[in-house]
Amino acid sequence: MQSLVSAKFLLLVGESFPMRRALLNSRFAWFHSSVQCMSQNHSESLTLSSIGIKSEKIEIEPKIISESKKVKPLGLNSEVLKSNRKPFGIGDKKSVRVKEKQKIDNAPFAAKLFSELGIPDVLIERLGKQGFNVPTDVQSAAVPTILKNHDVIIQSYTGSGKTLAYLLPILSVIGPLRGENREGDVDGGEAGKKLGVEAVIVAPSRELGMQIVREFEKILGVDNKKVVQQLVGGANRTRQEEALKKNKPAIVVGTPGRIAELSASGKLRTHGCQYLVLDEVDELLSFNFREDMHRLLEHVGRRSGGDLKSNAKKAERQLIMVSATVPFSVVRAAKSWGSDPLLVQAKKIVPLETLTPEPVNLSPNSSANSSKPSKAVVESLPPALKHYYCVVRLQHKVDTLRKCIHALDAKFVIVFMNHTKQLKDVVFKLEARGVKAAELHGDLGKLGRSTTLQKFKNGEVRVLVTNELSARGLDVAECDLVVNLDLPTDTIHYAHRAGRTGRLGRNGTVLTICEESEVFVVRKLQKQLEIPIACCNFVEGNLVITEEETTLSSAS
Ligand SMILES: Nc1ncnc2c1ncn2[C@@H]1O[C@H](COP(=O)(O)OP(=O)(O)OP(=O)(O)O)[C@@H](O)[C@H]1O
Repeated sequence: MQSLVSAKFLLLVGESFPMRRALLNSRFAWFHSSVQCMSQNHSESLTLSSIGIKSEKIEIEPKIISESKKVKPLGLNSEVLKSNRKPFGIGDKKSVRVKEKQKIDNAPFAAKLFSELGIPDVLIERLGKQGFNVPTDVQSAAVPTILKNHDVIIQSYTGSGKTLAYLLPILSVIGPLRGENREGDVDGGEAGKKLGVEAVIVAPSRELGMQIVREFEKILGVDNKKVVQQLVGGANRTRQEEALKKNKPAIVVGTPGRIAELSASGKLRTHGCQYLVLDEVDELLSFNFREDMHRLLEHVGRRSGGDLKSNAKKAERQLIMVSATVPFSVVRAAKSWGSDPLLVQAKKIVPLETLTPEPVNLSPNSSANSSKPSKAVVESLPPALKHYYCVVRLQHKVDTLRKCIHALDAKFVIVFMNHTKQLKDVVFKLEARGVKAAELHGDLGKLGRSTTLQKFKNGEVRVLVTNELSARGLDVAECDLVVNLDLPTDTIHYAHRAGRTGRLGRNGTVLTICEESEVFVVRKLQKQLEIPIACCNFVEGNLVITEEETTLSSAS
């Protein structure tokens, strides 16, 4: 089933631009209808008091993402609600999340150390061993909020550490490293006691699923490897079923198709699950995954025999949605499937009711509203990135790519293309010019994909030529150059592709190589993303800026 999903995904990636646009426009169709249906039954509106926020004390940004860089963060003295975590033990029928008010001072936002975030000491030790000594801004905001049982959307730019932002609060509560003697521990605080699957983490690709598993394993250590299990498509399903039975993992991480398949067959029991995490949520809610996601949202953490739409039912699991790009469809989904969720960003926490729908116009090729910046993607890009474009004839694109690699002396390069068939040709041309390159796409199969990725990560391959498959979540810290050899379809795709470089505050360069007829698309991307993209050329081994984009208003 997962291969079917992947095939559908690749079909989308491999289609012509008009076809892709049509498909992308229908991405949220299923979810919209579902959300509308749910909202009719949930007319109770989200108010500040209903989520425990005193309205007179809070300063709330009225929008998801500010229109300019002059963002005023939410007041640090604001109150967000606190919940005393109650036990969620399997079979504990009274386990409903309780939310109480708590005054939060500057701590969640000004935390300088992991010890200020309320996670167990053992986790802090493990983080230290990995060289993680200081939490990122989004971790400082998200960890305490999730520990207080809120359903959340975590939005922060690519490479800002969103994975640990949900992993740490989960491991603080479940698994062998969880805090001992937590109030109401069903097993009397005996850390490590197995309770069945307690957290389901869903990611849109096998690579991302495997990467999340590795992030868990880094913190859990080799002794506790069996606490987390990978359930990705393309891998042997029978072996996964056997491992589930034998190891009884507390956490499963996988792709929607495989998790839904195992859940439907009864091999994976998720009704008593405490956490449902949707990583790259805007991609997961797309048309391609709609059936599998519907099953997961209906079943994970929802015990049978009750009104699925009641708030009490919703409250049985904690829903955590994550992405660098949060279109309003995700906000709508969170309101529908979550219980009074909050939008958590690096420096502010916003109740979803304060967010208003924005005109959806993510395609730079569209003429309607084309000058309006897309709030879904502004602030999704790491601030240290440098963006350039270079205008060449089609037949000179690969040569320009090679010149760029040499001019910047780039060591880890990811090249994005739209059509799988053409990847091989580019690899061939680069290799012929002495640049070690490899292709990565869904047709390769699981083993081929992980081998290629491994070679890229350990430096055997300098240039990874790939398609949209690698745009989401792929974390290769050293990646110093991203090249769009074909234009991305829209600002969201540009943001996720670009975000493969400049990870966690590092420097990074994004180059879009286009033809003259495509320059207007680059200019619209620049305007919508509110970033300068300078026109450049490569002369005698140097990158030369030929037209500096000083003001964004000059772009048309
Ligand atoms: N506090 C920290 N200190 C040092 N490194 C960290 C810290 N938090 C995360 N990292 C590392 O930073 C890298 C990027 O993290 P991660 O992949 O979670 O980012 P992300 O925000 O999810 O990115 P994307 O939106 O592209 O998926 C990872 O290699 C991770 O191990």
